[in-house]
Amino acid sequence: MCAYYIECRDISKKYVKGPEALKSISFKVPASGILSLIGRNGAGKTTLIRILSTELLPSSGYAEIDGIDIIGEPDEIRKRIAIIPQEARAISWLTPIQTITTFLLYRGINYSEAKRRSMEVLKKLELEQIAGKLNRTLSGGQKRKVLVAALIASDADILFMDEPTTGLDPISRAELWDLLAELKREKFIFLTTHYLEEAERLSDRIAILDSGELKGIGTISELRSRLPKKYSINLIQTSNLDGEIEINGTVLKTGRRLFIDEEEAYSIVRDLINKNAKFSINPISLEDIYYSIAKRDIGGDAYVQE
Ligand SMILES: Nc1ncnc2c1ncn2[C@@H]1O[C@H](COP(=O)(O)OP(=O)(O)OP(=O)(O)O)[C@@H](O)[C@H]1O
Repeated sequence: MCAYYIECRDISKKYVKGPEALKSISFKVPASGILSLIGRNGAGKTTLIRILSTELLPSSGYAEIDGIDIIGEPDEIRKRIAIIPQEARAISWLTPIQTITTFLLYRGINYSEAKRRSMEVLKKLELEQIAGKLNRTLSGGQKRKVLVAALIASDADILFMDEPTTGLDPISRAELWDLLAELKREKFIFLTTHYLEEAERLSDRIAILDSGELKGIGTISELRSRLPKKYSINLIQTSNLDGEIEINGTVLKTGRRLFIDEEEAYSIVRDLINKNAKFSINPISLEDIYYSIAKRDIGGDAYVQE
């Protein structure tokens, strides 16, 4: 069964010897599919995930999932959730099958059922050949998959994953994406990531945190609809050495994206072709949305034409 809504009302967190990591976070969205939390280092992502998974108390505010008060009834929600913290590592001297079985035993599942489920999930994920190897002999990607396998095998229907794909090579990451895409059909997954492409590809909804503030939350199209310009133009090459072109009073530089609307696109494209420039034009991506909503030109390669 999937949770219905996840809701936060004015969740704030001030660490005793630290900053105000979350500032009055409020949202209510369906708890289904994948909700990805994105934001810079220190934005407050881990703090929010720790609060929602009952590991940390907020300084103030209220949160619930599927009508269960997370702060007031932590034991109730704990039966429904499982988490892979950012620093989670598979215990080096256990094997994958022992790792998953132990995790299930901790969740109150009896030994024979835990063993059966562990073998079933390893088979499903085509990890049978590593089932009996020591975790310390596995690759980073295999170790991460073992942790995800434990969540899959659990009875939890609300999964929290803090940066599940960090440090994985592109192929392992893509394999994990496939796993998560399958998993989200049955469970609600709340994850944090620094990979905007990952968030865009996998997520049903995305939340953008910046310096402890929630800057936006919704589907990609809902976030996109908040921006006045729907396309981005990327100047790849110009025929002049400066690497910039002036079009209708706006200077376009190579390697930087300019946000434009449909009307502007026609005249800009015509002028760029006339000036022998190479360029690409695309609907605005999550990266563009992120830079615009957070109002920061962090990477220095995107800017909004106001
Ligand atoms: N236990 C703690 N005590 C004091 N300050 C903390 C503690 N944990 C986090 N902070 C601070 O709270 C802020 C938010 O940290 P948090 O780990 O939630 O950010 P994050 O978005 O998950 O960052 P990252 O992307 O680097 O993992 C940071 O300024 C951090 O230094």
